[in-house]
Amino acid sequence: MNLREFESAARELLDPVHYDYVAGGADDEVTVRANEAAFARIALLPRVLRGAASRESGVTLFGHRASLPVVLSPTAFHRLFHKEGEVATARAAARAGVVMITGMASTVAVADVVEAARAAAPGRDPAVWFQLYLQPAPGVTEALVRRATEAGCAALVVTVDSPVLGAHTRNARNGFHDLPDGLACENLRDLLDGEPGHVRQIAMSPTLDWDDLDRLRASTSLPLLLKGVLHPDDARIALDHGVDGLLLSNHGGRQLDTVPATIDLLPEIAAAVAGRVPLLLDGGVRRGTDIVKALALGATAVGIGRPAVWGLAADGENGVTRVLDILRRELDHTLALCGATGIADLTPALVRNATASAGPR
Ligand SMILES: Cc1cc2nc3c(=O)[nH]c(=O)nc-3n(C[C@H](O)[C@H](O)[C@H](O)COP(=O)(O)O)c2cc1C
Ligand SMILES: O=C(O)C(=O)c1ccccc1
Repeated sequence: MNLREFESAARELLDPVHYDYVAGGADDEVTVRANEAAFARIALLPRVLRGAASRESGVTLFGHRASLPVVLSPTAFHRLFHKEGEVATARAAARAGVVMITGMASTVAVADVVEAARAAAPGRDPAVWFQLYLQPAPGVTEALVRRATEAGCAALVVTVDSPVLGAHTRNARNGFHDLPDGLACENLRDLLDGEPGHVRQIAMSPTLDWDDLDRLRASTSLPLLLKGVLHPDDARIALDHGVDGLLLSNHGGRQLDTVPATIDLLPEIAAAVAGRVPLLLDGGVRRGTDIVKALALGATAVGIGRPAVWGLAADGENGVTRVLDILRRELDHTLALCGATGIADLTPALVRNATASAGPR
């Protein structure tokens, strides 16, 4: 089994409109394709006879020991894909010892997501991080952060690539703009008086600036990551504003189309960050070899978006578990083939730019 088979299973099982919502991206989906294609163009150059009997793939993120350098990137609306929604995803992540970034747009309230993770892995203190969009009305951001903090989230991930929502061609064609009856954005329910948890309560705002981030920074002692910084100058500015980590992401090609593949941007972002904070990357990670390439080029860990949704759609908690198991096995296998004793051995010396001979995957 590999992750592609979960993609096929999800396509067969999901309503085509919902499958398109997951698979799709902005405009011509150039960046959606670029993320995966860029990994394929990078070649691995292994070392030999290194005597590595077993391989360490755990990573420490903000004091939490994760079993894998893989986190679940935030994806909206899990109850569209499986009846248990984010509860199933949280259980799988917690049992695997993997960090889950749960979204502002989740269909299960953040307190119930954290509770499900804790109940699934008693005594292991699973880490759930909370993703949010800064809201133009500061009281709304504060209320949301309070909910996530009281729920027990271990970090905040602020998505900054969405001053407006990307133009999703497939959703427009399919007329998909809202959740079906019975599902709601539970984190937004009753956030202000009597709000029902409509998707449209999530405000995307082009007026936000670094002052808004400073207000959030001053209001919380939780580790704060920015998701969606693509320019190295912005990476440096983010660090000047007291950010604790970066998630290098182009939103899986769902925001500005034709931005570069994240793996192609990684070297210059890693140079800008210079090891001062953890640097995560998502977009197009589908194989253990992709994880190794990202870590070799300077990522602390990677995130997966769509693959976790495919697993969830295919078989709920069990499907997400199997997706993570596959990545764990592929990572270990790749480390062995590279002659690495663990992820600590991964450096840029392990990768070469492949020629055009890198075929389709
Ligand atoms: C169905 C779906 C919903 C998403 N929802 C969010 C979201 O609410 N907030 C966010 O910051 N990113 C969201 N993302 C982007 C992911 O966090 C992540 O950046 C992207 O999926 C990574 O690329 P990959 O799908 O190739 O792994 C979403 C992605 C998908 C596919
Ligand atoms: O679909 C997305 O990529 C996304 O980021 C989003 C944003 C707001 C509501 C739901 C999903």
